Amino acid sequence: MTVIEIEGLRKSYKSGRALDSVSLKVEHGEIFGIAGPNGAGKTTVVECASGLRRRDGGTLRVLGLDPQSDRRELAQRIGVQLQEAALPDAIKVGEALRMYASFYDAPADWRELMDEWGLADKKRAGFASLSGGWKQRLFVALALVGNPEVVFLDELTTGLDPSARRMTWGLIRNMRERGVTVVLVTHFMDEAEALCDRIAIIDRGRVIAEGSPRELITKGRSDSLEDAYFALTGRETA
Ligand SMILES: Nc1ncnc2c1ncn2[C@@H]1O[C@H](COP(=O)(O)OP(=O)(O)OP(=O)(O)O)[C@@H](O)[C@H]1O
Repeated sequence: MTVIEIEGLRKSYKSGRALDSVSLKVEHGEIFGIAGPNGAGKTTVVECASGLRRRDGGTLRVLGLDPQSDRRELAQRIGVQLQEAALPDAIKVGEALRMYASFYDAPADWRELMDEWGLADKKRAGFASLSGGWKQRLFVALALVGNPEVVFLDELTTGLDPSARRMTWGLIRNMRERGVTVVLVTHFMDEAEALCDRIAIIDRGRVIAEGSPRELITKGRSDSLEDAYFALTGRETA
């Protein structure tokens, strides 16, 4: 079943064109990666698909809904973790989860979620006192508190130490096991290779390649996804 269907998506900012014509499909229960150089348009795709930004053109359906006109209904069924997300410094982990749960008609049990994601010991810790890894865990838990069918994660593991990153990979796989569809924006090709069922590489506002890690490696005539990425984008640095 197709969960996200994007066709000819266009978006310009005052600074210029961010998305030229992006088309892609995400199937139910997969971890779908979006990779590409800085400024390629990855976050813009996520923002348009999650109803946070208006598109200029093209069609977009998420769970059969239009993120623009059906924004309220969609917001109840998706979870979003954005790059550079922040919470008030003083808010406690437990308070943040309880507050987010109150935004949804049928939320998950936030206490259970807190236990499940190893946050119970941090329940009374203030947001500002958490290390980067714990903040990321909290953001994953917050993205899940509405019992979403689709979760968008934008550069979730950037800034994490290697063990926190591996831990987060486990958490993302858990989501897939529960039948949640995951869209993961990442700059790390090892991460994309380890986690993603399929990946779209976006460059200059267009999808330049799409497929499973294996298919992309074959397309790029390479031995690893990172080498394939360089071959396909024609860039030596991401
Ligand atoms: N709010 C905005 N106002 C103006 N221009 C923007 C805005 N957001 C993004 N852009 C521009 O649109 C283009 C695409 O940005 P976007 O953040 O979607 O790329 P990205 O692939 O997520 O980049 P990165 O990997 O650096 O996070 C860039 O040229 C960026 O400067």
